[in-house]
Amino acid sequence: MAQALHFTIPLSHTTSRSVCKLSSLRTSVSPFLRRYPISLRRPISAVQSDLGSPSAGVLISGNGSPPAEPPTIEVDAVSEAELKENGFRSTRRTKLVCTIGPASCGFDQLEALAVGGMNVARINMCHGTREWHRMVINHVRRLNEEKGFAVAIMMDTEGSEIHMGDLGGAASAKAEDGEVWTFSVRAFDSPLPDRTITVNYDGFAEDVKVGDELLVDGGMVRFEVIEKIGPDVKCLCTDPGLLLPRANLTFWRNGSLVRERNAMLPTISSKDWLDIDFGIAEGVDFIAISFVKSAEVINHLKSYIAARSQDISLIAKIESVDSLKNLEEIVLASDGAMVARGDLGAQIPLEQVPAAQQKIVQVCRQLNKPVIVASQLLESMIEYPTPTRAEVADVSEAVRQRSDALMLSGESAMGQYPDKALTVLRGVSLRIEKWWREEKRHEVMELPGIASSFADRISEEICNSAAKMANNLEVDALFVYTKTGHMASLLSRCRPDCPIFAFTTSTSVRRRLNLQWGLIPFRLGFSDDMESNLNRTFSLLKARGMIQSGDLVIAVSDMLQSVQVINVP
Ligand SMILES: Nc1ncnc2c1ncn2[C@@H]1O[C@H](COP(=O)(O)OP(=O)(O)OP(=O)(O)O)[C@@H](O)[C@H]1O
Ligand SMILES: CC(=O)C(=O)O
Ligand SMILES: [K+]
Ligand SMILES: [Mg+2]
Repeated sequence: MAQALHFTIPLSHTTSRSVCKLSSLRTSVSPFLRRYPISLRRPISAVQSDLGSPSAGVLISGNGSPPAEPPTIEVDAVSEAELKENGFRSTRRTKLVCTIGPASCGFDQLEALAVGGMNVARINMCHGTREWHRMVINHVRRLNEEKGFAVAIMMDTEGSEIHMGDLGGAASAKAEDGEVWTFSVRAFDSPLPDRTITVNYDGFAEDVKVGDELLVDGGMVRFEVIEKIGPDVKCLCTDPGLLLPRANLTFWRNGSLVRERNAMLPTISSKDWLDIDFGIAEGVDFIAISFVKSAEVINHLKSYIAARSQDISLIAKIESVDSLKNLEEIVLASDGAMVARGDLGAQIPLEQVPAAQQKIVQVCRQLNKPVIVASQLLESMIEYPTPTRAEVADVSEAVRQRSDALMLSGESAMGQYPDKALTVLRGVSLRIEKWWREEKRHEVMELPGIASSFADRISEEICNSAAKMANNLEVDALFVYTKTGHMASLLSRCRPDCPIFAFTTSTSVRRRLNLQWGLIPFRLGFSDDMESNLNRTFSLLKARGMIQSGDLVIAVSDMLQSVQVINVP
């Protein structure tokens, strides 16, 4: 089988570069106001009429009145506005995940987050009822359909580590220094007796010993076990703080985490299985698995899901000692990973978390799996409208490590400033990405070959070469035509200087590509004829004002394995 590399270098190259430079001038102004492009506040039908010729077949889905012909290219409204406003180079590469909770579950609140750049909405099955989760999913769906967003949905399982009960319905409880609280495995009627916490793990009272240290939420609040009375464990508060419903509990003895018994808990509990069935039925895009210990559970779940849906990606949450030990096999088995620093920081000493983060991000990139850095990125913004300098530095570091995505937890779920927190993530991402690009500071990461077949090796080599050429030639964008999304992720893995336009025929692939660094996913029908695909794409994107004549593009595809360097006619 002949696998040709086509290099179609245009004659007009020199002249058109100056046009490219001109188009990149569009990028230089980016005032704060641009973050909320005005057009997004109008219905999409109004945006469309600005675009000129609907006769070019350029439509955004679901604008109220059904389109006369099927849409021929779909891109989310935020990427489109960003491209038009700022040009290619200044689009954001780092993706943003928001945990949805009481502070963000309303339709308008979700819309504000979508406008603010939320790529993925996360629902945490630790909290809320199934009806509540269904409502959030429906809101996101409706937003996508009616307003032209492409927000993907991630369901995060509860997992079966030890955690507190729901505080008898209270939003939080304050534990003060020197107070004695009762941790119990008994079932109580609500409201709970004063200073009483229920624990979900039946073996709890048996397993703890007097003198053990009990950490809530990885040390946000600390207790010392002072007495055991049957199912009740009396604990003295030694570090005061706020107790939140269902907060995780760990216990430490002589400076080490006690984990013999809870290591026997299944990764996927019976409730998790029900939640996973719910996620499959609701058609979520990602399922994040809490407290993964080995690849086995991921493989098991993969085959369970494969029999029911082709469209769900599995994200392994790295938040335990075992998951660090088996990191490579877990990442290899999964479709992506999350650095779940909240629980991770309760299971290993806090000062080891940054090195673990760096390692997880690196392994994921080498194995070509998207990676999310999560928890406490902007923790103070739960209460305050501005982040601390230290938080900004932490976000910058995750962006500098070139992780695929950053995640908000309490900041967007129950904080007072979900939109502002997202604005900070977006602003810091853009700034750091630009700075590192301009300064050419990105260290070259060695990317080992990962292909398992000869055809895959060709794809991989093509993507590595195309990304390198894109940097050397300073092209405006990489185009990739991909049915499964694989070639798009291979390009993303190279972290090229220019954005990657990923064209795919499938809505669900398009939504899932949303999690990957630097990809702007489009839905587009295409054929095996690259020449006609390119011409069609150029005219559709030009009609939408998303590219201009003279822009320089490198195109690759997974049907015809080729690299083409083309000026937009
Ligand atoms: N659906 C929800 N309903 C009510 N509160 C929520 C909801 N989702 C999140 N929260 C609140 O936001 C906080 C942070 O959310 P997040 O899901 O990241 O936390 P978490 O419980 O620490 O995560 P995990 O259990 O995955 O380790 C939670 O502790 C909880 O107080
Ligand atoms: C996100 C999560 O599960 C954690 O940080 O523990
Ligand atoms: K969870
Ligand atoms: Mg966790």
